[in-house]
Amino acid sequence: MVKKTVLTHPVLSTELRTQILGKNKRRQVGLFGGTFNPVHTGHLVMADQVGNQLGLDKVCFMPDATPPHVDKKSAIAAKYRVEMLAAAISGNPMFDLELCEVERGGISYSYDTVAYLKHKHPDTDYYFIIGADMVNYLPKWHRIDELVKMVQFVGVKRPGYTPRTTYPVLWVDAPKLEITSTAIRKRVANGESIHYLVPDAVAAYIEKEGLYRE
Ligand SMILES: Nc1ncnc2c1ncn2[C@@H]1O[C@H](COP(=O)(O)OP(=O)(O)OP(=O)(O)O)[C@@H](O)[C@H]1O
Ligand SMILES: O=C(O)c1ccc[n+]([C@@H]2O[C@H](COP(=O)([O-])O)[C@@H](O)[C@H]2O)c1
Repeated sequence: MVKKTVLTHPVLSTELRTQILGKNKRRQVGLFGGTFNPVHTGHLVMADQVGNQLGLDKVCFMPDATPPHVDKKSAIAAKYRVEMLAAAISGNPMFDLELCEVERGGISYSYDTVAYLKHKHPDTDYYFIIGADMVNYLPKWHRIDELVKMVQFVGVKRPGYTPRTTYPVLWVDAPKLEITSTAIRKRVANGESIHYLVPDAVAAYIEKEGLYRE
């Protein structure tokens, strides 16, 4: 007589197993906060390097409303900065926009933003991408001791800044590009070329809207 085997734990097909495991996998998302006045090639290269080297699902460029530094309050309206970002990231499927700070308005404290995003997306781990200048400034960030427990900070070296920190920063090696938004704005005001320092679509947008002429 053949004994009947009762399967108390049904065996999953490979396809189903992948589907279920895939669904349970936590999303790994890079948050790249900045004023982006305007976004430049330095930003795009560092975001791409971080995303690829850490194997992130997405890197979200997140323009701020009012940056927490006093000296950066004169940035152009968010509408322009967002439109330039949208033009710059189109074509890279890993890149996305996170607009919660410009929608919220007021001073864009990262603690508030990360608390909001973690509540909205409990299945996601966040990696907050910053340049070396910002790494050195971390002790002055709002509620930083709580924030470092909520995200993994990812640092990218930047010409002119020697990183010094006691906070747990994960360093990613990317080509060091001596490009700043300040220099882009100055070049436009002086009538100098910004070709290759920003994507073509961003240069065309700056020209069309007459931004940064003075
Ligand atoms: N060339 C660069 N290399 C590494 N990090 C950079 C570079 N440019 C900007 N960052 C980092 O990107 C983030 C957003 O930068 P932000 O939008 O303020 O650009 P910026 O070039 O520093 O602007 P500005 O010249 O107006 O101060 C910050 O964490 C900053 O440290
Ligand atoms: O939360 C803070 O206190 C804080 C202080 C300085 C900078 N940040 C964030 O760091 C990111 C880069 O800042 P910035 O001024 O270089 O564009 C941007 O998302 C800011 O909101 C945040």
